[in-house]
Amino acid sequence: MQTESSLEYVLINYRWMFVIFFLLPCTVLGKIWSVFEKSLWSRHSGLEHEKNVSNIQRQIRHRNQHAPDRVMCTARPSWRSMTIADMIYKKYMFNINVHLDGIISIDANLRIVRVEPGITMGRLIPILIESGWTVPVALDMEDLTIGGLVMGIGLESSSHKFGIFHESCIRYELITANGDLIICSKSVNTDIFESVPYSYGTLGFLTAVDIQIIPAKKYVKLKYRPIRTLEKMESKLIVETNDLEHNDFVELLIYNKDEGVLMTGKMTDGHKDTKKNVNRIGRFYKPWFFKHVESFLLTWKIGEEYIPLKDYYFRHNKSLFWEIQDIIPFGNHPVFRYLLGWLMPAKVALLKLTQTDTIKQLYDKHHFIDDFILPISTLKKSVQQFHTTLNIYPIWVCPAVLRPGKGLMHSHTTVDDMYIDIGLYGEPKVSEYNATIVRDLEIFVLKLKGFKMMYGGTYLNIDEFKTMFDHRLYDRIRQHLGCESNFPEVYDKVNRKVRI
Ligand SMILES: Cc1cc2nc3c(=O)[nH]c(=O)nc-3n(C[C@H](O)[C@H](O)[C@H](O)COP(=O)(O)OP(=O)(O)OC[C@H]3O[C@@H](n4cnc5c(N)ncnc54)[C@H](O)[C@@H]3O)c2cc1C
Ligand SMILES: NC(=O)C1=CN([C@@H]2O[C@H](COP(=O)(O)OP(=O)(O)OC[C@H]3O[C@@H](n4cnc5c(N)ncnc54)[C@H](OP(=O)(O)O)[C@@H]3O)[C@@H](O)[C@H]2O)C=CC1
Ligand SMILES: CC(C)=CCC[C@@H](C)[C@H]1CC[C@H]2C3=C(CC[C@]12C)[C@@]1(C)CC[C@H](O)C[C@@H]1CC3
Repeated sequence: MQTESSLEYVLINYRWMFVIFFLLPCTVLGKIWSVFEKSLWSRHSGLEHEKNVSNIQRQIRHRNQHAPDRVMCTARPSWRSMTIADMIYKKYMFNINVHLDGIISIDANLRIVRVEPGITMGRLIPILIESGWTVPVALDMEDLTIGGLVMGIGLESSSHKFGIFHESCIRYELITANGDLIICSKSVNTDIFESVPYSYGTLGFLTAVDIQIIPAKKYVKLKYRPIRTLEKMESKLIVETNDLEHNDFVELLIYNKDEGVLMTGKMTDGHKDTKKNVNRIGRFYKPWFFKHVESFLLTWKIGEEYIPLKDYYFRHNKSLFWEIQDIIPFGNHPVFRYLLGWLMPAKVALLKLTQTDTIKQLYDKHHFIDDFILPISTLKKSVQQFHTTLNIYPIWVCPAVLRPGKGLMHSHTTVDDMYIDIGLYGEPKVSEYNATIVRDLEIFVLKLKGFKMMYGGTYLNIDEFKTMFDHRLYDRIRQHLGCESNFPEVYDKVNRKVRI
């Protein structure tokens, strides 16, 4: 730390100044530019999409002629991706520009929206809601892309009902290693269709996705219930996730090893008295959502309110779950919210792009950002384990149903099984925290027949990784599509040697 330059010193010790006076204005300028850009080139036509697709095919054929020994990945730079890790494989793999981010069509009769993979949740959801529609699993961070969610994994508080994000996707358009465009769905190229999710771009490049849409309603009627003891949290969560009739959304925030707030929600258009009980949590001066939820714990009261649908979807976006408090510690103070809250949230990509090496190293050494997917019945056991090894709070718990199947990730039985995503983001408050502890946790999850989200990378070795994720169909499809010398394997993209 002695050798740091004065600029580095300021960037680290007063990062909030840099964020408030430089990054937030840049974020706002970026937003203004994207509105301007959209109005210039708003309507996306099928023809334009075809042009984009042939451009990718041209790049692949060029690579096949001139650099066949370099495996391919997308050219999306590491800093744009929703992960703290640097994907160093981008430096030596052959980069193909797949930046397609339009909405191709919205078909209200068939209830399908066809999009290009680069479109973000932050752009897609408002457009759908304006036309009266939404997607079954709407992710809560604006910058997540559809392509990244299909190829990686996406889950949300409606996943107990609709499953992982890709389960509402019914058709993919993919360009394979030799530059051919193929379509896969539940009725065409079914095995390829089943192998695409979680394949991290290692079977081909996605160029279009059809997503089922459902009617949007105005509000989410959200009920907050403070709960004491992990046993009760586990049992109540199980009861609420099974109640599909009343609960469109289920989420649990655990604030310490004994206390949490369970939230259950229902989409509704409300009634004549609803307006009195609407909380527009998306407004810039409103408190961070996790702090608002915590207030029900502090007062030990059951609460119920109506939240506008879009505000509910992006409830964790403003505070990047609770990550922003490390960067702007006073960001939830009313004075800050009323004066500068309208500038928030800072764009994750800009935070990542401008973090110095020292900040990155400090995050590596003193910070944990990861998600584990475990059987719901292991909530108590898992939280106890995370408490001993990490002691990070709040903990995000989001139930998600896993279906049986042949893809990389599926339930371990022949029926639907309920799992929970346990998200831990923050500074571990334990005396010893290092890579061995993280690896031990991954093994703990593996033993419980759980999974790990791979956006942060993994310390598992290849055999352990293959025990966690079923590679049988995936390997066959890779052979069938001629991927071997053209695309890396998933493990080559997610192990901690290439995702640092
Ligand atoms: C100024 C500052 C900024 C921080 N910013 C973030 C952040 O952006 N995101 C986040 O998750 N956590 C941040 N933290 C929390 C930080 O990660 C923990 O406080 C730190 O890991 C504590 O480790 P320690 O007790 O081993 O080091 P300490 O004994 O607290 O510090 C040892 C030396 O490291 C330096 N140092 C400690 N932490 C940091 C840091 N994060 N950046 C630069 N130098 C540091 C100190 O100046 C000191 O010279 C910040 C902390 C500080 C003090
Ligand atoms: N609530 C949630 O569920 C959350 C999920 N996440 C994680 O964030 C990630 C999504 O982030 P995002 O920044 O959108 O995506 P990324 O840029 O991180 O992409 C994720 C993976 O998808 C591949 N990919 C993306 N687009 C294409 C495409 N058109 N064709 C082929 N492969 C493609 C990428 O390949 P390549 O490596 O070649 O670029 C990469 O391996 C997911 O992995 C998800 O798990 C993060 C936060 C919240
Ligand atoms: C809900 C699920 C499944 C995951 C949420 C993960 C997020 C909390 C993280 C995903 C990318 C992360 C980054 C940061 C904070 C936590 C995430 C948003 C930073 C903004 C933290 C500050 C660093 O300097 C840059 C990071 C970029 C990625």
